Amino acid sequence: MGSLKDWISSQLVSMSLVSSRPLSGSDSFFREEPSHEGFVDQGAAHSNTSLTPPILPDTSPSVGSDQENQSNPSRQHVVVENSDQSRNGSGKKKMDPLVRIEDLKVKFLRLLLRLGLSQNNLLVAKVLYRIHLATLIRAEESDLKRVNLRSDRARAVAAEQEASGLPEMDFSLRILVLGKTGVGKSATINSIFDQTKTVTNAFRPGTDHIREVVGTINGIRVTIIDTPGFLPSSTGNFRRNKKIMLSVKRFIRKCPPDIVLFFERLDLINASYNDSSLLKLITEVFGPAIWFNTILVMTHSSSALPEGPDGYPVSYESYVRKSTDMVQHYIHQAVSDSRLENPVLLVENHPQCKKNIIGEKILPNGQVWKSQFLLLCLCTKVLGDVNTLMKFEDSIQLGPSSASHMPSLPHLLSSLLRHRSVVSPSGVDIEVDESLLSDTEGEDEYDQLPPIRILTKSQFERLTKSQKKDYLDELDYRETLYLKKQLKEEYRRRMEIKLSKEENCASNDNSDRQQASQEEAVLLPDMEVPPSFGSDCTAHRYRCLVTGDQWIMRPVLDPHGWDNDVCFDGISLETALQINSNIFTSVTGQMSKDKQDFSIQSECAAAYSDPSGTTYTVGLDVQSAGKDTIYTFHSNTKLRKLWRNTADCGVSLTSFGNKCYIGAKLEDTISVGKRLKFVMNAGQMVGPEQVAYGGGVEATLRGRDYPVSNDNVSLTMTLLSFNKEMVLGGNLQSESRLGRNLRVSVNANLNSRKMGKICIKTSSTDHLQFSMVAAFTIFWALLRKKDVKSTSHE
Ligand SMILES: Nc1nc2c(ncn2[C@@H]2O[C@H](COP(=O)(O)OP(=O)(O)OP(=O)(O)O)[C@@H](O)[C@H]2O)c(=O)[nH]1
Ligand SMILES: [Mg+2]
Repeated sequence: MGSLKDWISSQLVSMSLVSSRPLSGSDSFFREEPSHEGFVDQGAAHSNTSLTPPILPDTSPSVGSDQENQSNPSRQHVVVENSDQSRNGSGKKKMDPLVRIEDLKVKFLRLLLRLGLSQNNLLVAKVLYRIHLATLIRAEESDLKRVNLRSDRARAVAAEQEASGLPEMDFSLRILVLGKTGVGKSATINSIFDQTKTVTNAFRPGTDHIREVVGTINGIRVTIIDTPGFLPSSTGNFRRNKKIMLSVKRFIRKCPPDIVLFFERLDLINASYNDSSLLKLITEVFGPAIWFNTILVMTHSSSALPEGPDGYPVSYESYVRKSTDMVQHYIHQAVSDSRLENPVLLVENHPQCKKNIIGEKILPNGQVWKSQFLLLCLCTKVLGDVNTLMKFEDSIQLGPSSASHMPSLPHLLSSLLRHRSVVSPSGVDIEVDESLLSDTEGEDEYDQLPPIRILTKSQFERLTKSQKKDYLDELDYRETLYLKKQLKEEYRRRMEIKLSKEENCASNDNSDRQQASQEEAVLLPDMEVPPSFGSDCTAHRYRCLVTGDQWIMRPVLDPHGWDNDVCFDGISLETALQINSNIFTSVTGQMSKDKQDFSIQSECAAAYSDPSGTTYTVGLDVQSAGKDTIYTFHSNTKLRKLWRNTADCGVSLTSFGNKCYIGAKLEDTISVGKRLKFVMNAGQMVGPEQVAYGGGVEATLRGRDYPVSNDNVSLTMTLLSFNKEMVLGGNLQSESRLGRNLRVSVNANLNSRKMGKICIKTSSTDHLQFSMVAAFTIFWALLRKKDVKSTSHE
């Protein structure tokens, strides 16, 4: 059962520091075994965990113009040399983990300085952020201030220590290479050391036994374990490949590597690429955890690019992305988990490879791949060390999620309280109708307006500034009145139809009008098109029209879906049906299906409104959650006691797995005038042996032009109690038009746990306003930078 804390965190989506990618894994690959002699293990426990740096969607594998790259999950055995320990020799002394993390961070920054790698790299920032995050998760409340202050000091300390060369740093890397024969494992090892350390062969398998290649790069001792290549996966080679893997596994048992490099040839990845069986065998032999600290290495990265559908070579970035995505996809299949994201290293070993002025090999995108290699290895290892220190063991395991998910009671309760089922025959919000009905003042205001002359563009240009403003204000005013009038007319028309139907003497005229209105074809908004959009592909070009029929069916775009070319893996469906004058039903749903997964989300509801104004609703919601399905049956009764007061009571029954959750709520809505509305509710959700209570009050003030414009401010207070914990929350939401071309919406919330978020959205069609927003953002960023600086000085 999810706790209240989880629920609160989930409410603050944008603050989801804890919602990063998998943090660790545990399996048989890396055991707690003595480290290699090359490492100085000063008493820190070896571990089998990993810490995955935050992988932001904007970072594509190695295709950035600079060396910014995505980072990776990593898992290493740990070398935690700590300066104090190495000096006083008390290697076994247990230190405060926060101090040790601090030392590790300083060491990481020192290594970057030593290797001449930029500290302002995105990847570095991500690693530092991850370290900070991990520290925050583990830090006690009293340590938080300390942690925040320290994070700014690390750079200065690193620079100081590196300048003086003290304390001495002992850092080494142990790397295992794996891949098919001929992909360039040995050639890459030679390129890394800049000398021929191992044999390569262009025509037959070059490496016939496992061997360690040791060397030094910029003062760092690097040991690479070269292995014989696997044979192309076919049943005939299965036994041989397994034999190689088992011998590698035996070899690394005593001294496990920090990093695994898995090789593929970039130029050989095409639509027919499929190495699933080999990847599955690797996973089976070494355990899924091997992938946690694996870097994908793509050799032959300067090969000629293939032609695209237009006859021109595809862009380097998209080619690399597509190829690496494909390999990653098969790794996901092998581990049955799509959360894993391995970093990618592009390599070119050809002697004629392009070089920069200082003789470093560069890729077509200008990247110096060797320094990228060092950076990736460094980050992978450091994150693994942090992971061990912070004891993130067993936090997450790769593989299909076997643990059954439990819905959280607070979550179920808050969604029950929020759920307001208004089923109306026309799909129009009943409240809008009411508000229109009550608005009789400005009845024919629009018709009484004096005529206005619409100016041409050149006439408008000739007006003075104040005249222009007056003219546009007048147009706005007229537009609002016109829209109000239209809404009212539409409402009246619907009422007429309803009345005539009720009297059961619908005239031909009326039914004709209704028929006509139903058959009017409406153009639906354009669909999102796949990134691989091609004008020749008919599936990418069609538009949707809704005609008289009641069903709206549309394909759903999933750019990350199984079918990269078509991208439509799902279908959405909507329908609303009026069975008789009092009963309405509606069904909306979305389904997607690919080779492995099937997911569905649907809501069906039926409403009966009796002539006294009371509405009874029943509904069934079906939603996929992983491999399970959640069924929620809900029923609602909306009593219309008085004109301005609506009472609502609802019950819900949720079934998930083999558990049932029963909820009930009471709600009362009071409207004061046309613009002010109060909603109060209270509810309870009962699960197996647990109960959650909650309730809230919401006040909404609408703008003068409601429902034509949607200006409003609403203030909500909620109280939730679960497991003897109580959370009070407040939410402010407002949407308004500031000036003619600028809309601003603000959403801010805060709860008694001092967690909250503020979100401001603006939209404008004016260039001036755009530049104002940009200027404001830059000003804000500068202000924040100043704040950070002053904090660090303190
Ligand atoms: N053009 C080009 N050729 C490469 C590249 N990497 C490797 N080669 C060539 O590919 C051939 C095979 O490379 P090896 O390093 O022996 O391959 P391997 O993966 O070690 O093969 P095994 O030892 O059999 O597992 C050699 O002739 C290399 O020169 C590369 O990035 N670009
Ligand atoms: Mg080799």
